[in-house]
Amino acid sequence: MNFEELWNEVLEIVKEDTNQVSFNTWFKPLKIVAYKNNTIYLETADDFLKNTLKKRHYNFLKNAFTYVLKKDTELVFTVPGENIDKEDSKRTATNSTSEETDAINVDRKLNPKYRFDNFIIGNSNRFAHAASLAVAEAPSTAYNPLFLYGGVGLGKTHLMHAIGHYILDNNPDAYVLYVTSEKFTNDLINSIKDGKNEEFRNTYRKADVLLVDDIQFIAGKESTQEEFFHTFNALHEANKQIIVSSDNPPSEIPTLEDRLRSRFEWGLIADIQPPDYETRIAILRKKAEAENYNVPDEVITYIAQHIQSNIRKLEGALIRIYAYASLTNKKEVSLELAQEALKHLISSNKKITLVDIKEVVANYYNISMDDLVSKKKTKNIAYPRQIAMYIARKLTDYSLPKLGEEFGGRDHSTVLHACNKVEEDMENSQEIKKNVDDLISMLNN
Ligand SMILES: Nc1ncnc2c1ncn2[C@@H]1O[C@H](COP(=O)(O)OP(=O)(O)OP(=O)(O)O)[C@@H](O)[C@H]1O
Repeated sequence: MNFEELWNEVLEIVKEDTNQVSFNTWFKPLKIVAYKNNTIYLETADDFLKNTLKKRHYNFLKNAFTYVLKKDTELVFTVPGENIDKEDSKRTATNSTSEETDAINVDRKLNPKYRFDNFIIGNSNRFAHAASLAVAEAPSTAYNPLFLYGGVGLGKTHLMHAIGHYILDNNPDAYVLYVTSEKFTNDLINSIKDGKNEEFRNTYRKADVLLVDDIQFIAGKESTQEEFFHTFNALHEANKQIIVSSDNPPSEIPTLEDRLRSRFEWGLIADIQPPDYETRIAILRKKAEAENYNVPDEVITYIAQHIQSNIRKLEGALIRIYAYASLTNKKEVSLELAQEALKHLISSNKKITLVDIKEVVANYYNISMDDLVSKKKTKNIAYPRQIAMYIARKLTDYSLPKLGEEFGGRDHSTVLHACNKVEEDMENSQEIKKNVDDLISMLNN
């Protein structure tokens, strides 16, 4: 979905809840100019419109975006010519002292919402939290590297950013560099392409604290591992702190080079497990408080009972309920409303396996299970495969790489592409939406 399509979808929702005059005055002339770090930048003509939108329509528009994008989305209103980085630039972004650093255009921003003080501690993450705090209090002294691992959406990124904030709060001059391993890889590729290898090295090797998220994605990529290995050595020798996260411990990341594996094992390895019931309740309450939602206990309990192994989904459920209430003009959030808003997310307690999904999808499209997980690219096989990947992403907690592996040894980006495509198709075609809904309800019954 491009910006224009996204905006048109949001406008459709806005239209239903506004009169013609305000629609034409406030909303119709807006334009999406950027979308990054979960924030939509909407350009308006002048400061007056910008301030009024901010004061009077922020929540309404935010809810509409959140509903369409199916995730919590922030909004920033801008006027033409405004530097959109200004609003959300943090110290991390202004820390750069070298021009070379900027040439690589590293996204060093930390999410302001991910801090220690809003991280809920439970048995599942107590150790990882304590290890992270120890590193934040005494970088390069406590444990180096710190290796955090755990399943999808369990708080690894949150802890990494919390470490970054904590270090910066104590030492605003520290050069804290947070990147995903994909960003690291892309920077490396671009630097090779543009002959800027030296700049790449300057950028990464000048960090006082380097945080690399989802390191598992560099496994199997030879030159990236090579470069990361040298970056790691340079930083470690200079007594700089390195923190990495992954979905698995170093010993279980397939195709990770041994020399990297052993380096990751030099420091401290801390895992995060899925939260228990009490922790899920506490996280939901904290999130509700942060968003100013007044959530009845029975709704909190309902979500915590049904969504168990992914905190992102837990939070997403709460947000979805409120977006749904706002869009349907309901003032009170009741259990019935929550059930209605989450019916596609929670249909039953049944644990759905990948084999179930493959079987149901293959039967539905009248193809064999072997074909479904094969490398064949003909449309009658490739499309059901994309649908199966989408459903598996929705209904199970498998990571993207694991799903790629399960569907014919594909890359995680292929799975992500499939999920986005099916989601888009469902929005544009009633028929596809019905097919997918049918499949999901077959799996739930
Ligand atoms: N203990 C916690 N307390 C409060 N919020 C949490 C906690 N753990 C996770 N979250 C929230 O859950 C969401 C997902 O967490 P995060 O992005 O850190 O997960 P992740 O483990 O990095 O996932 P992925 O493997 O997909 O990268 C975030 O909004 C985060 O703030």
